[in-house]
Amino acid sequence: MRLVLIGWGAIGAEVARLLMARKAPVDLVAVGLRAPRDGLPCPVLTDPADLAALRPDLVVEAAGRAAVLPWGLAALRAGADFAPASTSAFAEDGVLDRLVDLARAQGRQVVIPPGALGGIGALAAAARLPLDSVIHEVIKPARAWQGTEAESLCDLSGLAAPTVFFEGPAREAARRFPQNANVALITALAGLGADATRIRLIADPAAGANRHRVLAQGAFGRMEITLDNLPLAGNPKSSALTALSLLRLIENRAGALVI
Ligand SMILES: NC(=O)C1=CN([C@@H]2O[C@H](COP(=O)(O)OP(=O)(O)OC[C@H]3O[C@@H](n4cnc5c(N)ncnc54)[C@H](O)[C@@H]3O)[C@@H](O)[C@H]2O)C=CC1
Ligand SMILES: O=C([O-])CC(=O)C(=O)O
Repeated sequence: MRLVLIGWGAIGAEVARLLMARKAPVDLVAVGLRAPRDGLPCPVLTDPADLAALRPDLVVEAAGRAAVLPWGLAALRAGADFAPASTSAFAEDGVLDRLVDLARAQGRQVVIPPGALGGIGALAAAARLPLDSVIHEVIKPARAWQGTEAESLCDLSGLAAPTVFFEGPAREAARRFPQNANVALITALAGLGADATRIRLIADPAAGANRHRVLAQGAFGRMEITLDNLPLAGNPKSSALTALSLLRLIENRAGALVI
C-alpha cells in the first residue's frame, strides 16, 4: 500500500514511527509539507500537484485545516482515497461536498477517521434512525487551551474548578477552536450535523487527560461514551488516540482483516 502523509507534526511523526515499529506492510512514499525539510525518512512534497506521479493508494492528512482542500482534491485526482484529521475544515460549507463529489467521480473515497473519539461507529449506525439529541463535551487541562480564544473567555491560569467557556453548535466550535474541536465535526458528521450537534468546551485545572463525553439519544436508545485520552508528547492539544486511529485506518487498508 502506497501511503502519503500530509503534515509531520506530533500526529504525523507518531503515525510514521508506529508504522515502522510495527513493520506494517505500508510504503510511506512521501510526506506533504508547506516547505522543504530535511531529516524525514522519505521525500518531501510541497506542491499537491506532485502527488499524481507517486500513484498513492491512500493520502492521510494530519497538518491543519488549510491543508484539507488542496491536498484532498489532489489526492483524489491522483486516484487515492483521502483521510483527513483536520475535520474542522468541514465547518465551512462546500468543502466536504467538493471532496465527496470528486471522490464519486473518481471512484475513490473520503474516509473520516474517528480521531480522538470512540463510539463513532455506534453513533453513525444509530443515526440511520432518527436521533433526538447529541451533546459532546470536550474537557481538557488549561494548557491544552492556551493559545486559543479560550484565553479571552476565562482565566486559564487561575481556574479553581472546571469551567465551561463555550457552548454552542458544532460548526461554531470547529470554526473558533480549529486546533481543539476537529472532533466536533466528526461527531456532527456521524450524527445530527454541524448545526444541531451541541458542543461544550471545558477547561479543567484538575484534568490530566483530554476527556471526550458524547451523549446521544434517539430511536436506537441512548449512548454515553467517555474517553480519557492522554495527550501526545509533541502537542498537548492533540490526543495520542488520534495517531492510533490513523494507524488503525492505514493498517486496515493494508491488511486482509478490517477491525
Ligand atoms: N481528528 C481529530 O480527532 C484530531 C485532529 N487534530 C488535528 O490534526 C492536525 C495535526 O495535529 P498535530 O500533529 O497535533 O499538529 P502539529 O501542530 O504538531 O503539526 C502540524 C504539522 O502540519 C504542518 N502543517 C500545518 N499546516 C499545513 C499545511 N497547510 N500544509 C502542509 N503542512 C501543514 C506543520 O508544519 C506541522 O508539521 C491538526 O489540524 C489538529 O488540529 C488533532 C487532534 C485530534
Ligand atoms: O485530540 C483531541 O482530544 C481533540 C482535538 O484536539 C481536536 O479535535 O482537535
